[in-house]
Amino acid sequence: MKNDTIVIGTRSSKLALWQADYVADCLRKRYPELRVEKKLMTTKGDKILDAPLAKIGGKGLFTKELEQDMLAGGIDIAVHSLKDMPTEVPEGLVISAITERFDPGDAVVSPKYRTLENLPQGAKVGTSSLRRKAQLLHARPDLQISDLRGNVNTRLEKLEREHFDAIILAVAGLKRLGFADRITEVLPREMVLPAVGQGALAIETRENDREVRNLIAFLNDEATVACARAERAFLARVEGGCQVPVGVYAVPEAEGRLHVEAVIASLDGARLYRDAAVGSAAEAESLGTALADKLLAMGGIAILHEIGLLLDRKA
Ligand SMILES: NCc1[nH]cc(CCC(=O)O)c1CC(=O)O
Repeated sequence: MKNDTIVIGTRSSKLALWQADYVADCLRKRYPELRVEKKLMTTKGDKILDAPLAKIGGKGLFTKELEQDMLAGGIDIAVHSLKDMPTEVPEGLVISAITERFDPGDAVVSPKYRTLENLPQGAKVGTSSLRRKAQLLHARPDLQISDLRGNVNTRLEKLEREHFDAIILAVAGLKRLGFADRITEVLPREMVLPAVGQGALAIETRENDREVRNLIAFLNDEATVACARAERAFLARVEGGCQVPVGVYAVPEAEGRLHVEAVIASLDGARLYRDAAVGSAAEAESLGTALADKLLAMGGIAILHEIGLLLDRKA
């Protein structure tokens, strides 16, 4: 940090900017003397808009350029959606704070039919997330799921332009951008589990930057951190990323306990393994890892192998 100025690195999508501004506002309120600047950057994930995310692959699609600039001293902190962060953070960097999570779920936007149950046979549903696709197909094998890339605003435009009967987006992203009124249904958790960390923000810093780490410590929410630890341990075990249909959701319970639910599904949704576990939040990681091992043993391991082979063939 130079001249009492903290530089926040962010992608330039509307959602990313909202998130960076949210953190900037929190910092300004807390430290009226501090100067807060934003630096807008573009990542590989922002540049490749025509290919399905699952095919681009590669970890850190939305984070790498920011991380490189932070290591070079160009920015002091990077604000990300936690769900876009790979389970491994590069050498020299660290997630120093995770903000309180409000809306972990997935939403249906369907002005015509409103709910999943109301969708006619063979309805055209837009999402580019394998996690959403597999879980939706498990519940409704008749649906025609089509790819839907782009940022939140683009996807809402495509709903009409490309004649989708419904599209699926994260509740958090829609609410942050002021589109809460477009949500026609929040998908029940019994049907669709969210992505790792969905709804929470991660603030990444240099590992040795004590000054900045102390400045942002107040943004850290311990309950959300425990959930994130369980969810990210699950993901690390199944080597997920956005290429494998996995969902996981941890929620704090009374007396320092954590309830974790997770799912691994085949791409067509035909096979779906799902289970839950409860344990101490102090052992969040082992809770996530054990749940992953259980789902892998139930049949998840075969799914991971199939998908691995598929991706190898395409590469
Ligand atoms: N994949 C892009 C992305 N990254 C974070 C969010 C939503 C906000 C969040 O989960 O915190 C979204 C949009 C979406 O999935 O609909």
